[in-house]
Amino acid sequence: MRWNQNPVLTVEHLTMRFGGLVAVGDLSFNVGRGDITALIGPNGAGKTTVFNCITGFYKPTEGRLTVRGDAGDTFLLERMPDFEISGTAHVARTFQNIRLFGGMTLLENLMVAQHRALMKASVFSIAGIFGLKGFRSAQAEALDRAKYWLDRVGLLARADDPAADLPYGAQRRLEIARAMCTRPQLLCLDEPAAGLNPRESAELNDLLLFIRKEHQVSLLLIEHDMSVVMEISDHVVVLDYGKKISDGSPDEVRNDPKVIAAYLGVDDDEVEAVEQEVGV
Ligand SMILES: Nc1ncnc2c1ncn2[C@@H]1O[C@H](COP(=O)(O)OP(=O)(O)OP(=O)(O)O)[C@@H](O)[C@H]1O
Repeated sequence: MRWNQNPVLTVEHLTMRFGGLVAVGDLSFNVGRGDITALIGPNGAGKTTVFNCITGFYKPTEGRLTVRGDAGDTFLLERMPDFEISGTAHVARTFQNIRLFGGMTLLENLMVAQHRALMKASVFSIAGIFGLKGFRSAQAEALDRAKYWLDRVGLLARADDPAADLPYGAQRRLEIARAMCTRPQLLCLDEPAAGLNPRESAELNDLLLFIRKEHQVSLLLIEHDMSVVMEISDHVVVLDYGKKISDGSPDEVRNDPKVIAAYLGVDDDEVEAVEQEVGV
């Protein structure tokens, strides 16, 4: 499969235990470079836990998470603190429950996201902030990037409004813009279509396809909305009870009896009968 040839992320034997509970057990999969990969599964299957391990919120109990850059540079995520995962390995994320700075303006939210790059340009010093040409040009660049992404997500006219004033769908787009301001090579989106109406959901699909095509960013998304998953994903990985039960193209996964069984909550050998019953 294409995603096994030059993956941007390789997950190998990932296990995450919480006391006696195995939230993710011996999970392996690849995220293809330039692909949109969806991680799906019933509630409690372990999807968010996988994200939390990739982005450094949790340290995995076992396993290896390798990100490979275009130039062949390699990062072992399980050994990195979370700020390096975003700043050095260039992995960004959004959250299931939106986490913006509600009291800050849209523009401020996007500038804060670039704080680390700006501090680097200041050589981490007051003198740098006030005196260095490098800092001033980095600041101008950060501002341009913030404006570009506000425009891309259709929110430039509201740049000076507090983020909390935005309707829900717009807050979700702002979160994506904020993540893009960190210039990720891999963008992880936790249920980006949750709570969106059909029009907003279609706009989201266009935005994600644009990000992939124009910015060469690979995307990994957790999504319950199957219309989003089937329409824009190149590759789907299915979890159930922390284990991988299917891995393939959207069509392969859609027709996999194990997946249908997991979603309908029946045993594999009962799938045919249930399918006939519900008319799938
Ligand atoms: N910090 C934690 N401490 C203890 N148990 C946890 C923790 N985080 C997750 N779990 C458990 O791990 C399992 C997987 O949870 P997770 O949130 O990863 O599933 P999910 O597939 O993202 O579910 P959903 O679709 O409902 O968001 C669940 O049984 C959950 O209760």
